[in-house]
Amino acid sequence: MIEINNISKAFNGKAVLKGISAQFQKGETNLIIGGSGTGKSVLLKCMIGLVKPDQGNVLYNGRNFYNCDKETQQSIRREMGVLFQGGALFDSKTVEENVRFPLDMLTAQSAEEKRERVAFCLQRVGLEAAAKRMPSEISGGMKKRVGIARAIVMNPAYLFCDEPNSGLDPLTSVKIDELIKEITEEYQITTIIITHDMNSVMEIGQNIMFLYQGDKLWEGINSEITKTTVPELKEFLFSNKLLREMQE
Ligand SMILES: Nc1ncnc2c1ncn2[C@@H]1O[C@H](COP(=O)(O)OP(=O)(O)OP(=O)(O)O)[C@@H](O)[C@H]1O
Repeated sequence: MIEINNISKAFNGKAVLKGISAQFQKGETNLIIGGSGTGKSVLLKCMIGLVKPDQGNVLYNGRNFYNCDKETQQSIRREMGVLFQGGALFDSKTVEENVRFPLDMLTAQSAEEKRERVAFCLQRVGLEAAAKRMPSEISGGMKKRVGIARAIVMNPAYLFCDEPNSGLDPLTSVKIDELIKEITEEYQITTIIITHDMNSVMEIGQNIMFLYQGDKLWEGINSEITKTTVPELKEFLFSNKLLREMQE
């Protein structure tokens, strides 16, 4: 479980996050939604240690990320898998080298152990046949799958995905969502996903947090979201034509 308590962050005197608290359970796909510039990415960065919050704390299974010894912080970091927006693959490495990268950097595993783990993860995302290909030779959806394989190669307890569907067609988006949800349930990962994608909200939103100008205005599950009475959330949701028609 990840717990965030009263997270605040300002840049140049402008408050971007205003005391956000929440809990994210393991085995669930937790979504952070909201319009552009509402603080979603900054919140994610505060959670993974890329931006230090001005206030508040982040607990990983009870361990306080910003107030613990170096070894504990290091071991929490090793339990995180991150799927960056755009995939962030190394263009000069093959698919399997990309997936192996965290094992090369962070473990003392033998070549054989790494080979087996990489093969397992590539097989899990359905890419075993693409192991020797270069990122430039595969599609956008396949690149996301490589990113997912790399994010899970260290067997993470926590998985962070920043807009995993960006740039994908609707069908591929659905497949990527399903894959993330399956992996989350199968390995009991605490998964946090930033998304703009209404289909993701409706299909995999087991716990959804809506941010608006740095405040959390709503949280709940997908089956409840369209019944919201929060005006800012209604406006956000029903700017989507399909959802508007569903409500009418
Ligand atoms: N390092 C930084 N320095 C100054 N301002 C920043 C920094 N990082 C983010 N901001 C500002 O914080 C605000 C929230 O940004 P954030 O990237 O979290 O938005 P977002 O909700 O993820 O938006 P989007 O959906 O467009 O990615 C924005 O106004 C942004 O300009």
